[in-house]
Amino acid sequence: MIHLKNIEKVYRTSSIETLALTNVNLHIGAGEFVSIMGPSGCGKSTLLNMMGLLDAPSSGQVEINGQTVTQYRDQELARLRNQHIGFIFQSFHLINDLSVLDNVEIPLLYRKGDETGSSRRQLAQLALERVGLSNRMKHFPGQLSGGQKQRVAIARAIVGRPSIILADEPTGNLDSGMGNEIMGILQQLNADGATIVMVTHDETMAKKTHRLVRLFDGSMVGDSTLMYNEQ
Ligand SMILES: Nc1ncnc2c1ncn2[C@@H]1O[C@H](COP(=O)(O)OP(=O)(O)OP(=O)(O)O)[C@@H](O)[C@H]1O
Repeated sequence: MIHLKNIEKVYRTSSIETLALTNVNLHIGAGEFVSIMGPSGCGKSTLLNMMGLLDAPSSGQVEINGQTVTQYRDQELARLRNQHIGFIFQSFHLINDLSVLDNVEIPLLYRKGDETGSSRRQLAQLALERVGLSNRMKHFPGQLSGGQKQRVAIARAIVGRPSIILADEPTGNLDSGMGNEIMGILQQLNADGATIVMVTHDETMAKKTHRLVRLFDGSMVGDSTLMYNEQ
């Protein structure tokens, strides 16, 4: 499903070179729920960005659903991203001037012509129902709690039915109650078949996933199956 082979990522500016990832080999199979942990600056977001085709490695190969994307042009990457991947971020990244329903519809607007306005609306409504927010469709992001905003962001991530969900500290801005609610939704999406990779600083949240990958200074230093994950 997601296959990273010998990934190295170097960020170069005129004066400094930062080795953000080195010798990363990681295979994530369909239906897994994986968390990525490690100290600040160790390369977690960089790794997630490689999986999400948002950034290219300096060397090595990225394979998504059997397609090696290393040579793909931006347009092909965007198409693949739109079809296969949903993103969730720590700070939600909602558009404040758009209603909840309009925010959730956004990824469908980038799909060429296969959905009408009313079917887009219907899919967005269904996605909001899945995250328990059908009673807030006409609200604007500013009228929602942090947990509700993150639920809207999850609805937006799943509206196009991607097989992969990438979440960068999805509970980082939430108190533990709301964080647990969000984890419950992610666990349900995983039980329904989505492959999920989540960056987190929170061991309690990581323990709710099936596998924990640890990074340190750009290298993978741990990869363990969590047998007794809490539901
Ligand atoms: N665009 C960039 N240009 C230069 N260096 C960068 C860039 N993005 C990230 N880095 C560097 O790469 C390293 C890894 O960054 P990354 O954001 O992946 O870490 P992280 O583990 O996600 O950190 P945090 O937990 O603080 O979010 C850091 O040393 C960072 O300074």
